[in-house]
Amino acid sequence: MNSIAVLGAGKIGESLLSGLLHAGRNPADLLFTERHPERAAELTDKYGIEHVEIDAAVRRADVLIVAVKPQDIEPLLDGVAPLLEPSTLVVSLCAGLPTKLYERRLAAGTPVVRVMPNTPMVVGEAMSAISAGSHADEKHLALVEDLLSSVGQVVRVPESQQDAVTALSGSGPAYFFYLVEAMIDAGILLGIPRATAADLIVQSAVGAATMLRDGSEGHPVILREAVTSPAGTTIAGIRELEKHGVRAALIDAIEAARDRSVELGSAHD
Ligand SMILES: NC(=O)C1=CN([C@@H]2O[C@H](COP(=O)(O)OP(=O)(O)OC[C@H]3O[C@@H](n4cnc5c(N)ncnc54)[C@H](O)[C@@H]3O)[C@@H](O)[C@H]2O)C=CC1
Ligand SMILES: O=C(O)[C@@H]1CCC=N1
Repeated sequence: MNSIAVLGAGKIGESLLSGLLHAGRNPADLLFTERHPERAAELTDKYGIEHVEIDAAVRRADVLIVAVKPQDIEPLLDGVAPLLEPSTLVVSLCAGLPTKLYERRLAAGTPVVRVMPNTPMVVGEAMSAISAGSHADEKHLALVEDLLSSVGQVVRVPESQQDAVTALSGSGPAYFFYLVEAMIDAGILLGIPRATAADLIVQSAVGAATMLRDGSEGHPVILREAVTSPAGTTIAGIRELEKHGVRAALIDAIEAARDRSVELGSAHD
């Protein structure tokens, strides 16, 4: 079993550690680094995973998973680069950062896999997209797939698509949460108590998502048409969505997120 160190235990780092434990991985095979000591103590108490300094993580782990903000990558690589053996696999979860950034900074030949996960990892429902850097081969991709499939679904994509993937599935959960928030507010406007409105909308979201994924007819247009009766309630609502340009707003939002991912990567050129 590979020993894995998560570098930076914030929201995504913790989601991954908790997902791996939930999937049955031995806490003794996991390590993490975290620059805030109170946060490190909290996670060790909660999960029984050892907190280490960066040099111990690099020395002891076969797989290093980078989960710091893209803006914090340079000081992290300053700590990793002098100690890293080129046999160690480096897995980056960072939005925007290309594998070539790591390859430039780390020992020649270091395998790097770029991943875009998302927060549903915490309930075993992540969508992760993975891409190989120039020294990562099939065995490295298979190892990362095995690791991430314990916390959700995994697809392989060319690295050239990772900024778009980041905008779609990396940020995607936030857009669904935003829609749910707005729909609950609509319930409040219509006089439904907040808790009841939340139950109605959240279960509708779960049901709709399950139909999209598991139903015999998963195409969104067909599913939406089945809800939309002639001269009924749904079409009255859809007309308002079209009038307010909600479809165009979503397309623009996702394009802006893609552009920001590109910008985060090019800050390190
Ligand atoms: N939050 C999300 O939904 C997603 C985030 N990501 C990516 O995951 C990465 C982490 O994001 P979050 O977990 O949201 O951020 P976060 O801010 O919650 O976590 C980052 C953690 O790294 C720690 N840290 C920073 N520099 C460090 C260093 N040199 N050594 C040790 N610890 C250090 C921070 O103290 C913090 O706890 C980002 O690169 C982001 O692009 C990817 C997909 C989804
Ligand atoms: O907002 C962000 O930058 C990160 C990357 C994808 C989701 N959250």
